[in-house]
Amino acid sequence: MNHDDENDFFNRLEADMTAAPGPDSGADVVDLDKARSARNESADSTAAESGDRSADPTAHGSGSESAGSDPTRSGSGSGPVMVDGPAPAGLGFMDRVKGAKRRPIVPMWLMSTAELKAATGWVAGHYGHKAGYHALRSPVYAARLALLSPRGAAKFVGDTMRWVADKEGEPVRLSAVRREDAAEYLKLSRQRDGRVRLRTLVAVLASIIGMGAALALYVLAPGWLQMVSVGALLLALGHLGRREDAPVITRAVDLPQVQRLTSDIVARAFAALGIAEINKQAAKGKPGIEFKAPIQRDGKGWRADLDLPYGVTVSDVLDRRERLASGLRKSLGCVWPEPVPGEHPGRVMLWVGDQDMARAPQPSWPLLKTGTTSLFKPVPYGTDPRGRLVGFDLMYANFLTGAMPGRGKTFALRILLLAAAMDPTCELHTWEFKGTGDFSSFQPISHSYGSGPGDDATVEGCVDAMEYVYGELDRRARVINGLPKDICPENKVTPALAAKKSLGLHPLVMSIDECQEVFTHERLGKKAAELATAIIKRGRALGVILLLGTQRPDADSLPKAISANVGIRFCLQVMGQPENDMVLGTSMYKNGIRATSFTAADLGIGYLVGAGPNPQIVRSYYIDNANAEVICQKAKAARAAAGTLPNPDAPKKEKAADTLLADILAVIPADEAKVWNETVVERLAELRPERYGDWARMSGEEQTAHLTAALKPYGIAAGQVGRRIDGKFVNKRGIKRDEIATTVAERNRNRDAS
Ligand SMILES: Nc1ncnc2c1ncn2[C@@H]1O[C@H](COP(=O)(O)OP(=O)(O)OP(=O)(O)O)[C@@H](O)[C@H]1O
Repeated sequence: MNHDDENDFFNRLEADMTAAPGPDSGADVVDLDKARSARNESADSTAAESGDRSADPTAHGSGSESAGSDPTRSGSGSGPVMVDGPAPAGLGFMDRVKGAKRRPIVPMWLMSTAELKAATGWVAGHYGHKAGYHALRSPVYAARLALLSPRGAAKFVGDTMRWVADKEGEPVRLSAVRREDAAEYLKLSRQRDGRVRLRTLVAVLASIIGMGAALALYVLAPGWLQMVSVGALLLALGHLGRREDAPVITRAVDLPQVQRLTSDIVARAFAALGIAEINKQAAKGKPGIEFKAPIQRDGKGWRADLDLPYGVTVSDVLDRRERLASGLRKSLGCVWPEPVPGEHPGRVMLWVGDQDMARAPQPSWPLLKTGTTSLFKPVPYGTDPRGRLVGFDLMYANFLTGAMPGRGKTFALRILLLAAAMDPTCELHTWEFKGTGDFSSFQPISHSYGSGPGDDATVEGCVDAMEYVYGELDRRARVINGLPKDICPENKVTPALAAKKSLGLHPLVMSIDECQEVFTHERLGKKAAELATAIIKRGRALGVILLLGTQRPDADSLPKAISANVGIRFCLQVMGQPENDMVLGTSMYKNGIRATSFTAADLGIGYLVGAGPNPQIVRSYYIDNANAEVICQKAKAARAAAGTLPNPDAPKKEKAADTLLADILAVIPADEAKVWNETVVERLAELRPERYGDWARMSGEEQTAHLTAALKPYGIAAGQVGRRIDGKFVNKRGIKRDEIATTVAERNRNRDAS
């Protein structure tokens, strides 16, 4: 019970007692004064005890003060129910030490060699530029100073005469005259006479020395020294004669004006958000927000960590980012409020950049310098609002980018494709369904390539390529399965395995821009979705990477199985919560990760999820078509040298999945309506041991699951098939021959039609 409650209780008790019947009523007479003083004396100890009592259930209701309407009491009248737990003892010292968040000893920018190098480069470049700028203009500066030297000489003579005549004391002497203070005036005049005598002597001596030195120089000094001396004198006089409003030296660089972010400015901006809770606090004269750390410089901006009032969340602020920017008097692209991972939803990290993120200069893509790379190394992808490099491992991952049209999806995909191109071992499959040839630079180095506005032929080509990639999954799985454990302990592609050309486990990247055109294709959409899902699910460990881009991230255009399984997601500006969550993942919008808060000016800027422990705002590196062309030419040369350049005349690779249905039909006689999966696999292995032999070595259950997965892209599902074995009825998963036959017939019909 707090102090106010207690007072209230005693007031009510007093009122009750006044109204209470006399001693005969049987009630105890309470001496209120005594009660009050006892209460005051024991206030502290009671508080402590109440905590203890509430912790001990047996102590509830034992007090005599059980009556009343305090909401913390039970209605039974048996005593107070303490709803506040015992005074928290808090974490022990060791717990606090263990849970303490350590701030880095060495600042982040010093720990990153790349950032340190970049910072040093910028500083060196800055001063180098200044030196060059002024060196080139130094003759102009000298001429200006020479022109100003007569003015300087006149100023020098005038200043010297004023000094000799003690002009600085004149106002005081005049003041004594005005006050008609004869004594003061006489004292000041005497002091002035003495000063003038001394200063005249100094001036005469200095002129004699000066003229002597000048004469000596004129007579004795070599010509160059005379020149230097006259030059120095002219420059010095010119400097003295310079005008305040016309500087001799012009500015070499215009440094951006950095407005300091203060707590007042931040508080003012939050108060202007129109959030009722903050306004309520402000009306009480309290700050609506609570700063959790000093506001400090962080990269090229300011960082403020703060708590919002109870019940207000970061999402409320994100919804009002524009108002916040207005309150801070900054452009929208400078203001980035973010939730703090691991903290409560009311903790905001507000980062206010000096410059608009979309307009701030971005360092060039680091891979431009290296020329080639390995996909097993992290790919530099972009920069965060603070200008720090953001990269991620593309290997063992898949990538999805989505946005409204024209926000930078193609550029976002291109960066990754370029990184893949720079790895000469990487096999590329490049497909684009805008039909504008955005990825045409990649055609010469791609094993399959297509560009078209969602037309049947291009979609079919893409699905064929997907089937080939799907077949690759099987082949690669077989290769990995057959490797000894000491060579492949993790059952996945490693750099060492990828380097063994004979195994064919090199990285394989398939990119599909505007993939909605494929997934919504009337005839092939379903199959494409099944294939993409399988590639995403199984490809990771097998060195197969799928990159998808879409401008229509909705349930029809982007099947749930795909959006739910992609590892790395990049969402540029989208219109609403469904698109946001479709690209970034369920509940992201609710958790304050909102790509809806970007504007049309935020080109290339989006939320990147899955690349690090927390979602982050990233601006992808900007590589236009012309630069991509240059990089692809180099990649082509590197591939030619490594012998990995795709041969356009080579016969089309066999689509491993293509013959599966025909093979199944071949091993199931027409009179056998239903067959168990494991039986089919055994027969397939007999038919084509080179292709299905590995399947046969699996356990019965694995065989069943494997065939089920292999048939899924064709829309064929396995069901329960019953058999009587030794008089007992056994149920196992199997397939219907009719279903296979119908699918094959339909496929052949479609092929003939197109
Ligand atoms: N990282 C970036 N930095 C600066 N500008 C960028 C960046 N990425 C893209 N842009 C600009 O955004 C514009 C649109 O980019 P892009 O063509 O990639 O959009 P898109 O989302 O693929 O469009 P569409 O949906 O029409 O295909 C480009 O003209 C480019 O100048």
